[in-house]
Amino acid sequence: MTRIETVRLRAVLDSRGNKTVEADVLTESGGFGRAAAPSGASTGEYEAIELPVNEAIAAAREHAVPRLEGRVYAGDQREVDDTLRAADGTEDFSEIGANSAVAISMAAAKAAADVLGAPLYQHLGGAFRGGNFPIPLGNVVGGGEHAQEATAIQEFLSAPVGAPSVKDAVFANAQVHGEIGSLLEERGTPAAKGDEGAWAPSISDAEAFELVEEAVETVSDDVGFEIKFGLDMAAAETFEDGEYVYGDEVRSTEEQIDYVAGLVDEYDLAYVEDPLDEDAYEAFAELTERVGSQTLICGDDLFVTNVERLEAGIDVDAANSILIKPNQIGTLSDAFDAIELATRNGYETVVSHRSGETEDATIAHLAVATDAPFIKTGTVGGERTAKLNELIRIADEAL
Ligand SMILES: O=C(O)[C@@H](CO)OP(=O)(O)O
Ligand SMILES: [Mg+2]
Repeated sequence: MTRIETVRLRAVLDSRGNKTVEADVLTESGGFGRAAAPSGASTGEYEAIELPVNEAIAAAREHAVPRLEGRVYAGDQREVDDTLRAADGTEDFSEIGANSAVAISMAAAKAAADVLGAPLYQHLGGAFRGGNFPIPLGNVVGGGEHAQEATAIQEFLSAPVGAPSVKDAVFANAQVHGEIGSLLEERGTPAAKGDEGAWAPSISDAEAFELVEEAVETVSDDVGFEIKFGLDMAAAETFEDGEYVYGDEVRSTEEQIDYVAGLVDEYDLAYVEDPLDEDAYEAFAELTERVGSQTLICGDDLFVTNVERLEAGIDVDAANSILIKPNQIGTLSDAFDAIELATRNGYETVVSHRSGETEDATIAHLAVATDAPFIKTGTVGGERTAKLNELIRIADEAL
């Protein structure tokens, strides 16, 4: 029923104005799925390879499309993804590009859901998926690789941990974003927005902590539930010759661990992503040992949604959560494997967008399908609200 008839690939724009791969998958029974690859700026060294878009499309047309059309069933996601891997023939999708692979993988899932007449989250999660909805972590102030002349820390994330519903959480994050805009205006601090729609003021990290703390407290008092905040420190981007360089601050590994542990205590942080370099398993483990009972220590560039890297982390208790980005590894099946391994080992999963995004809302469905406790997908901007509004719709429909 879901045999793939046609796979079409094209270049479309992402939110940074760069070209990205979009895939359409049509089945013989008339099912249709469309998906587009996102793109990172602070990419991890161990991520699957994103090829230049025209190259990725040409290579996928040559190697992958003929193996899929008329031969593979969109409803058999493993078969679709195994076929993509076989067509590519490398570990890191450097032949057809992880951008082509992930777009086809996600489009096939949507085409299968279409044939079944089920929403994507239900097709992916099945009848026995949990009934929970993820708490959205919303980027409200940021810099690093996502904005120039802004904070050294890449993302300050609003975390509405006490929200009674997805909708309340999504609206609270937008309110925190708005509150920060007002506070910046009062201070006379001009602020552009970074790639993910977060404010990108030219202030120090210390000032940003005060600003975000004030905003989450104000909004929390207003909405009547607890809102904490967290960070993506994207430390691999700042790690040079064994030291962490954040603006004027330079720290050794031990100093960075002390600094982060101090921030967790001082601001009661709900979440800290990539506080250390992408190869620093032992240092991660030391930090997790110190503050892992108070907060989530999450590996993004550390794990790159890769089961082997996650296994290495589990072995040394490097963290207690993992970021899940399907394009980091190339297929939905690989992302599911990472989620399953993480969950079995008590790691919290955080399904995530990339800084370069499209209107594609697959990650909202993936988070619900896998019962992920968190989703990181920005706060404002059309490519971010595409996911947030989809979450609201899913919650509406599923209840
Ligand atoms: O580091 C991150 O977690 C992501 C998304 O916020 O950024 P990028 O897509 O640039 O890697
Ligand atoms: Mg990150």
